[in-house]
Formats: sequence, structure tokens, C-alpha cells
Amino acid sequence: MYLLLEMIDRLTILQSAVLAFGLWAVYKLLRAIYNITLHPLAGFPGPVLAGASYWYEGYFDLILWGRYTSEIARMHEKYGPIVRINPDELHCSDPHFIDEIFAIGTRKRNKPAHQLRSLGDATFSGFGTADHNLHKLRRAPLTKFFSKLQITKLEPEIHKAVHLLCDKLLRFADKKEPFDLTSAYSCFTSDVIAEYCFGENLGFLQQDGIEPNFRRAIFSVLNTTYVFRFIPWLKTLASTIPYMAKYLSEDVRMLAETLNITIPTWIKETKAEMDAGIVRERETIFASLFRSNLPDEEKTIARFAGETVALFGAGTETTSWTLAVMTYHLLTQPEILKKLTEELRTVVDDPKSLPPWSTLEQLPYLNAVMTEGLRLSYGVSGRTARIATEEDLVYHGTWTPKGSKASITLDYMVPQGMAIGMTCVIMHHDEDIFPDSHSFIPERWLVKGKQRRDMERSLFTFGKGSRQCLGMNLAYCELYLALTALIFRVYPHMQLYGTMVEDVTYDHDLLVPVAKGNGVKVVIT
Ligand code: HEM
Repeated sequence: MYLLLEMIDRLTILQSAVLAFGLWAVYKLLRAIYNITLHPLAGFPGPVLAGASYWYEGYFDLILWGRYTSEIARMHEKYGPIVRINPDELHCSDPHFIDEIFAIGTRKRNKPAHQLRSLGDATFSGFGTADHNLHKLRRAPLTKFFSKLQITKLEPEIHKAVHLLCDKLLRFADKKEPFDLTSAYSCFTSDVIAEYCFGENLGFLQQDGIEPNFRRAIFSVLNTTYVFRFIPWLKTLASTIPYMAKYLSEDVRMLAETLNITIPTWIKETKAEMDAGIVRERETIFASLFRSNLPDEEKTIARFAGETVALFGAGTETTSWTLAVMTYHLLTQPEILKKLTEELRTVVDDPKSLPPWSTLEQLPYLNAVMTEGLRLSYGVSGRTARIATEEDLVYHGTWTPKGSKASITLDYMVPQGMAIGMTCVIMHHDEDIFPDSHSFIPERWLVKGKQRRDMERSLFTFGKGSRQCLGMNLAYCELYLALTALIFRVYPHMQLYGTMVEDVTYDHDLLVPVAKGNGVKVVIT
């Protein structure tokens, strides 16, 4: 031992670096050998390299940029419905196993740390919480705000926002220039969620034009997804953003300012109002969180700022992208738009005074258009996994390999403590369940019986289980009202501008889907 220390002492810096690298490489090699031989997931099918180390996944997500989902889809074709996609994680493509993986009630499900590593401040939120119990504690006081009843109470404000959006879009007739429609929709979704959280909006709907908005800024943050996931120490650099403000682009600066100044100020003001005994007519989400029985360490400004980031992040791009995808398909398929408009005319007398969401959601064709729009817009397209911490999961299924006529019976036991996930981009393109899956066909949702049940089981846009989308009712209310108003007030004046199907077709993911083209561009005449 003494001799070894003596030798190390005499090494030059270069020799020390080579030695350190050598030891690290040996450790990685031994670890890879362990991963494919003795690891609890060693027996599962999948490429050996994927099971050996995280570099396989890193190659597709970090080097090829967000393309591991496509590789996972290929793995399922080759290896079956359960595959090993990294040393510690399996992936499933069988919808019959959804309720086991994404269970509810007392069945505990953690989120894997590897998945959450890509989130910045959102790790302080329920969405970014790994531990089942802590997630439950954080989600509970928010749940009541997103119930159907509460969203119905918020509805008059959503009606107002929808009409502000239409007025804003129609003003583009004077400008006569093309613009990015999803960014315009994002002005609407960001203002609605800000108003609900704090009783203040960001003024995006009232401002002239669509800049600034959160969309480009959100993508600047999403662009760090894989960098942080695979090189986590780079996250520390992100914390220097406020100090680097003058070197940043306008949208990242705006986002940094919103996250570091505006939101914490709103949170502090909410607290100050409460301390002064001021009660608003409609209690805001954060006033209620301060009043809740969360323990004090869960009520810090940093924690609530993280929750706000998650609510804004989860509630803006998802809904605006869905609306943009539906707009594209309706403008390119006039026969669907005509049928939908005719159905809507049965309940809409005056487009400036819309019927309530509860009336709109009863319309079968509108419902079918909405569901098909959600299927092809995916919401969160990156895979989401769960770890069952107190039980093994038993899988029993059958699989017919490509090119074979005979099916194989498969039995697996996913050991407790191991991650297993699913991905909606893969589920929504299962051709057995959604024939011609890349086409926008609302009629597929008009069938009844087993076929409909199979499709519903496979629809994964809002996720499933105890961590299913919290804002689902808000999203539906926004989508039903906005689509109806747009159909009567704006679509007659709106034309796509150089927008092709590639502009709404999934190419890769940055947690949310990124299209092959440049997004939906329109002009208003
Ligand atoms: C079309 C619109 C939307 C889609 C497709 C969507 C989709 C999803 C999905 C798939 C998840 C689960 C993610 C995971 O398993 O890791 C999720 C979670 C979440 N969503 Fe949404 N979302 C939408 C709109 C909204 C809105 C408007 C809000 C409102 C603030 C919202 C708030 C949340 C929150 C807070 C979570 C985390 C829930 C938890 O972990 O307990 N979402 N969303």
C-alpha cells in the first residue's frame, strides 16, 4: 500500500490523468459485464449494448438528438412487447399492461431518477418528484383546482381568453404577414394558466402581435433535456443564467426573468396578501397552497417556484400544439371541417357567445375530432417510466414476431425496484389498434364496443395512473372552447402558409414532440 502511494505521488499530471481514465474505463467495463450477466434485468430481450450501458441510449438521444423513441419502436418489432432499453429500464408496448405499470391507489410508483435528471427547477414540483409518497403529498392540495367542477367555475374566464385569442388572430389581417400559429395559441394557454395560478396574466393575449411568448423560450429550456440527462453536472451552469442575462437571446432572457423574478415576486405577493388578510373573490392556486396543510418546508418560495414552472411548462406547449395540429388537419380536410361546423351549428347561435363546455363535449363528432387531435399531437412524447417499489409486476402476453404466423406466449416478472415505461408515440401508431395510424380520421372514434375500448385503452396522451395529467380538465375546456370559437370566427379568414404535413408530423422528442418541418404557419386575410 505504501509503495502504491509512493508511486502515485511521483506521477506527472498527464500520467495521473491517464491512470484515472484507465481506472474509470476498467470500472465501466466491469459494470457493463455485470449489467449483462448478473443484473436483475439481464434476462430480458433487447440489444446487448443497450443493457450494458447508458451510452446506447445516449447515442440516440444526445448525438442523434431525441431519437431513442424511434429506436425503441424498432426494438419492439425485433424483440417483442417487453424490451430492455438501458441497464436499469424496460419498455413495454402492450396496452394490456398499462394499468399495472401506471397503477393507482395504494400501489406505490416512483419515477426513475434518470428520467428526472433532465428537469431543471421542476424537480421541486409534483411532476418532477421521484418518490411516490412525496409526490402524493405535493399533488393532493392541487387536485381540487383541476376537478371538473372547479374548471367549470373558471370557465367564464376561459371564454374571455378564447375571444381575446380570436380578436388577436383577426388583427393579423392588417399585418398581412405569415406567423407561427402554435406561438399565438401559446399566448392563450400561458395567460390562462398564469391567471389561474396567481390571478395575474402575462399580457400575451393583450399585446400587439405574438412576441414575446413562452414557446421559443420553453424550447430553449427543452433543448437541454438530453444534455442534462446524460451530462448532469452541466446543470450547475444553468444556475448561472441570471448572471449571464446580457449574453442570452431575447426569449431565453425573458424566460429567465419570468422564472427568476416575475414568478417569485408573484409568489411573495400572494403570501403578503394573505398575511394582510386580503381574500380574492376567486382564490388563486398559490394562495390555497400557502393555506394548505403542507409542511412548512414544502411551502418555500423555491418549492412553489418549481411547482409554477411545472404548471406553466406542462400546461402551455401541450395544449397549444394540440390546437395547432387540429387546425392543420381541419384546414387541409374541408369535408371534416364542414361536417364539424354543421354539428356545431346545432348548439352555437352566436359565435361570440359560446355554449358551455358541458354542451360542447356532448357533440359526438366534435368529441371524435378532439380525440383524434389528441392522438396525433401526443402531449408528452418522451417515454415515461415507473418503478414499482413494493411489488414485482407479472406480465403475461402473446407476441407474433414480424414475418411469422405463429404467436409466442410470453411470461415475465419485472422485479420490484426496476423501471418500466411506455411511450404514446409508439402506442398511438399500433396499426392493429389504429389502422392507417398516421392519418387524421375522426370517424375511427365513432365506433362502439370492443374496438372503441381497445382504442381508449391505448390512448396515452394524458398518461395514466396516479401521476396522470393533473390539468386534463383544464386542457379539455380550453380545447373545446377555443376550437369552436376558431371554427366560426377565425378559420374562414385563415390560410396555411407553406405548411405541409411534415410540419405536424412527429420527428423526434424533447419531452414534447418536435415535427419534421417548421411548424404551422398561417396568414389571415
Ligand atoms: C393537451 C394538453 C395536455 C396534455 C396532452 C398533457 C399531458 C400530460 C402527461 C402525459 C402527463 C404525465 C407525464 C408523466 O407521466 O411524466 C402530464 C402531467 C401533468 N400535466 Fe398535463 N397535459 C396537458 C395539459 C395540461 C394542462 C393545461 C395543465 C395545467 C396546468 C397540465 C398539468 C400537468 C401536471 C401538473 C402534470 C404532473 C402531474 C403529476 O405528476 O402528478 N397539463 N400531462
